[in-house]
Amino acid sequence: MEPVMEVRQVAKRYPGGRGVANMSMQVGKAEVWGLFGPNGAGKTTLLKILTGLCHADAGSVKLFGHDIKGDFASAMSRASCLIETADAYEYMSAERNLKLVARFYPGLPDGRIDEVLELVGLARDKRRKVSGYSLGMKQRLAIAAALLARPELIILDEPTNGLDIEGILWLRGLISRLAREEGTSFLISSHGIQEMEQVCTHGCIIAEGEIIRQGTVAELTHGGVSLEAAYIAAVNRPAKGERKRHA
Ligand SMILES: Nc1ncnc2c1ncn2[C@@H]1O[C@H](COP(=O)(O)OP(=O)(O)OP(=O)(O)O)[C@@H](O)[C@H]1O
Repeated sequence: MEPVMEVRQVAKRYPGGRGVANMSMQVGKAEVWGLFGPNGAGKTTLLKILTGLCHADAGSVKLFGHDIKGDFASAMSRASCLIETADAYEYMSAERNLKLVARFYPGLPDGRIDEVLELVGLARDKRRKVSGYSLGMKQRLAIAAALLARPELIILDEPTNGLDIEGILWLRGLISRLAREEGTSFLISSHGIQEMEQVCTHGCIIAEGEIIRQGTVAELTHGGVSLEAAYIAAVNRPAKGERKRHA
């Protein structure tokens, strides 16, 4: 089966020398990938490259077999993303915000907006102005927008930001259910490795702009260690320069 997402040897260097290099990974149908790494590791940069928000200097990204550079519209047609901001028009209601988003997806069935508002727990507040929403409610609205067109791949950058414990449990349940019942694939960057451990099928650990470990959660936690312990062991390996000297 063709991978949902195929990343080959992606590299990006910002002025100043930071960025990402040698990044390769594949996401399959219904897989839930967690992207973990310390601050500044390169997670957001990778997610931006994958969604065309930033151009790679080298390498290739294919979504559903379509190259993100050569055929952006086809590549993104079955994907959605929530990266860095949970922006909505504050002076409009959640419902009106989603109606605006829906204009990008002709043919959405009637009732889909109400369905996603129900799914994210905002049905009762749908006519309230977003300016009166809490951070968690705004995050739920952003997730609703990402779900609207029933994407087969959903890319989320720090989706638990602003969510309380109940919200995190809800989000985990939603991700698991969409993966299991609708075959949706996810790529989710998170600092909360414990929060995501239960929901991820795969993990990718990034440090200093490189993927240092990746695989199924079973592979990463081999030997009975938690995903968090596997992460700490991976990121605390000797620094790049040290590794070279020891090699
Ligand atoms: N536009 C930019 N110009 C220059 N350097 C940048 C730019 N964007 C990011 N960087 C640098 O690239 C590196 C990777 O940043 P990135 O935002 O991808 O990390 P991250 O893993 O998402 O971090 P965090 O967990 O803190 O959000 C960092 O050192 C950052 O300072």
